[in-house]
Amino acid sequence: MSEQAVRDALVKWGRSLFERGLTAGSSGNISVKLDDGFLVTPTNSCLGFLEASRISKLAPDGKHVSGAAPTKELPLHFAFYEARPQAKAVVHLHSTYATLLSCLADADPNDAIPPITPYVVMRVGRVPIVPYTKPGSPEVAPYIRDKAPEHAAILLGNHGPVVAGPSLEAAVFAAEELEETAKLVILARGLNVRHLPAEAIADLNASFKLK
Ligand SMILES: O=C(O)[C@@H](O)C(=O)COP(=O)(O)O
Ligand SMILES: [Zn+2]
Repeated sequence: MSEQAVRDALVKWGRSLFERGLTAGSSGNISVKLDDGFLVTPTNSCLGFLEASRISKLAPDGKHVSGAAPTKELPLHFAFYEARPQAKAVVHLHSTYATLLSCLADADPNDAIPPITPYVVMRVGRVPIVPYTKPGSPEVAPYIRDKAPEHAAILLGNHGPVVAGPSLEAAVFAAEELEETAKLVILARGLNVRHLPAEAIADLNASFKLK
């Protein structure tokens, strides 16, 4: 994929996420790893109105090369790329239900999304919650480096979801599936929900494991 095609894809997916209410205002940020660096959404930009030519380009060491000033969440994105070499894109949103789950005092910090349907097992996997850190703070990095080798999706405590994928499209789809499942989990609170059996989960992981 050419750099221009990646820029166009960022504009397209940003608009799609925003128009469907998966992140609001200027919340959220997206990055994509290139052969010669990274493309990242500008800080304070609305994902619904990205401009391809203003998307920030960074060198492989994170130095700003061109475009508008990058998202303040570079420590978050780089911690994912560092700990998860197979990651080619990282998507952070403030989608409603996943963010609500990140704020619940009784959510399981090791496994916030129970395996209730096959698609969440296939696309998202187990989702830990890391402690709250100030948005943009490098203090988030050690928490992400600790979890990202084993987890493609993480909830930032009292903040929202962040998901890595082997492509921009895969990361977006996983972020969407995380949001849909978080919604089911919240709606099902107090109901007697059946989880998938361990054998079914093992079978799904063997058949469809995402990177
Ligand atoms: O919640 C925040 O402040 C950030 O994590 C965020 O979502 C938007 O920050 P920028 O990408 O720097 O606009
Ligand atoms: Zn945020």
